[in-house]
Amino acid sequence: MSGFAPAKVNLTLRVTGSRADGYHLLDSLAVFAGVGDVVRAEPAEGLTLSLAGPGAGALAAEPDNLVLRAARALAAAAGVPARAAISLEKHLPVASGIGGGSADAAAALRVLDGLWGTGLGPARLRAIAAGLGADVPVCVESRPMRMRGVGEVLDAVPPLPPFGLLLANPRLALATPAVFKARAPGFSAEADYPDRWADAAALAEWLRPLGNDLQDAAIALCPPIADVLAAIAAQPGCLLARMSGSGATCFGLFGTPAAAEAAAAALPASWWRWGGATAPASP
Ligand SMILES: C[C@@](CO)(OP(=O)(O)O)[C@H](O)COP(=O)(O)OP(=O)(O)OC[C@H]1O[C@@H](n2ccc(N)nc2=O)[C@H](O)[C@@H]1O
Ligand SMILES: Nc1ncnc2c1ncn2[C@@H]1O[C@H](COP(=O)(O)OP(=O)(O)O)[C@@H](O)[C@H]1O
Repeated sequence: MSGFAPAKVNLTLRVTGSRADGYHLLDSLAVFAGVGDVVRAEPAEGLTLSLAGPGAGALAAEPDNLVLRAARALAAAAGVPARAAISLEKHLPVASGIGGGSADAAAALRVLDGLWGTGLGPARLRAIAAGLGADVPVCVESRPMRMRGVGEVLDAVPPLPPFGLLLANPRLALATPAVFKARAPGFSAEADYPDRWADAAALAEWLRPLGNDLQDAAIALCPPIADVLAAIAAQPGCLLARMSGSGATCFGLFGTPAAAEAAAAALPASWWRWGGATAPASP
């Protein structure tokens, strides 16, 4: 069995408060890109994980891969032995604000729920996901959603117009806690959602003032992000250039997937870059 683990893109990210445990309350519109990792699982006696793909090297030293943590958490919740030979084909840059590890964990939950016949369904999978990381519940859904709370409060959003997405990362990892720590003090109000957006340009205009409250802090820690944003904004047809999550990956919003793909090809080849459409809904 296999599952696609698409990149999560925070089109806007507002920090609206903080909790006593140090976590922050967010208001974010998350969408999923047509690029991602692939998680496969087969029956086996024990629990193993093999890594492949261009990003495998970056994860080789990871002592506790989120895929294995997800497998153990699902087995414990369902009361079954954790038995599977799992493979992870890694394409997304690690620690880059597009939730690659979270997407892998979510895909592992979906795939193993099928392989083990545990049939826990979306609500219980989401609860297990919340214990694995703030971004994992939205990745279980892998469709456009508004994230609130620390990420576990999910709401459907009005239908999005068609658009193209470009992703670019200067191949510099950025740790999420460091970016939250470097943020200037203060909180933003929650966003007001319209009933619909007429087209991609209207979506970009709505997103523009909402911003990403982590972007300035991330640029302070990792100045090349500013160059990535400028290069994306300079591409023909770019409607909005912004950082996703805690960075360093930035995205560009375009009218069509073809325009985003052409723009990605024009960016420096030394960067990780991708352009195309949003992810198809997961089964
Ligand atoms: C910022 C976001 C926005 O979608 O994306 P990424 O940059 O990770 O892609 C997420 O909230 C990240 O989610 P995730 O990466 O799963 O976070 P976790 O592992 O739960 O937490 C890592 C650390 O980030 C900080 N954190 C995370 C989420 C949150 N709502 N408030 C926080 O302050 C905390 O310092 C926490 O210890
Ligand atoms: N399968 C995985 N893919 C990526 N990172 C993983 C994975 N498993 C564990 N990690 C750890 O999680 C951290 C955050 O990774 P990632 O989800 O890629 O970050 P972000 O949410 O900022 O995009 C990494 O630095 C790595 O140590």
